[in-house]
Amino acid sequence: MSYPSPHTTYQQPVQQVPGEGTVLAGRGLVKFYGEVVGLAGVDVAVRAGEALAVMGPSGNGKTTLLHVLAGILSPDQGEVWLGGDRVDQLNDAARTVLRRRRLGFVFQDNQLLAELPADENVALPLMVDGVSRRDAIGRARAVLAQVGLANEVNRRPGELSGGQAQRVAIARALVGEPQAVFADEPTGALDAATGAQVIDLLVGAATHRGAAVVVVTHDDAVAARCHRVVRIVDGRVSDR
Ligand SMILES: Nc1ncnc2c1ncn2[C@@H]1O[C@H](COP(=O)(O)OP(=O)(O)OP(=O)(O)O)[C@@H](O)[C@H]1O
Repeated sequence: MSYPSPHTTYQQPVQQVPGEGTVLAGRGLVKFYGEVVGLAGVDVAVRAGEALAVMGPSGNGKTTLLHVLAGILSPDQGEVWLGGDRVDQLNDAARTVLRRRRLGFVFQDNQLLAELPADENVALPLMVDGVSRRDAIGRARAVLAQVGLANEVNRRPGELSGGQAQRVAIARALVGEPQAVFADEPTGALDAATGAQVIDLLVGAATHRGAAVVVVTHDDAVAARCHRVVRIVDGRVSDR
């Protein structure tokens, strides 16, 4: 396949707020790592309450797309919209605040803090954002109950099963009422049955709240539990 060069200029779309119902959108996204192509011009839009699975061969740009949409990486070209806001035009500090206040993240290896009980792990992002400890713990316990962990709020990650720990991570991603939730291989460390439960919970709980969900996965069974699938091949959306 022929890769574009980092110096190729792509046609810039007219700046326009995405259509009604679209919470998260990327337009004309291009990202290079030096001379290596990460994304070669991707358009994607996710509606409120919609879960999008991102699939495709290894090393073809899935994680790069997730990181660009989530404001972790800046695109070299193109636009990222969250609600009516251009994420890619924010400076680093503003993007950090946006990620904390308006986005949620679930990773393959839950990334919980081992020394904290489940409720404090979930409450932490709220407390970092200035919510009082009492309120944050109350909200955390309410979300933990919604993911079926009402009886496990005092357990540390080491005292939880892999599926339970991932449910704590989902609660942590949802506690701030994010507009979009990003998950990179969220079931990669789980057996098939537990993975199916976890993805159903993630998609159900997030979309019930009206969040857009983006799930990077290699697993057809996981993708089948999302509303829509996009394949990324050679840094582009593919219909292959
Ligand atoms: N930090 C980086 N520095 C240099 N190259 C990178 C970096 N991150 C990704 N790449 C390259 O960009 C391309 C896309 O990588 P990306 O991680 O987005 O793929 P992926 O589809 O998520 O892969 P996988 O399924 O293996 O996780 C690959 O060629 C990869 O080697």
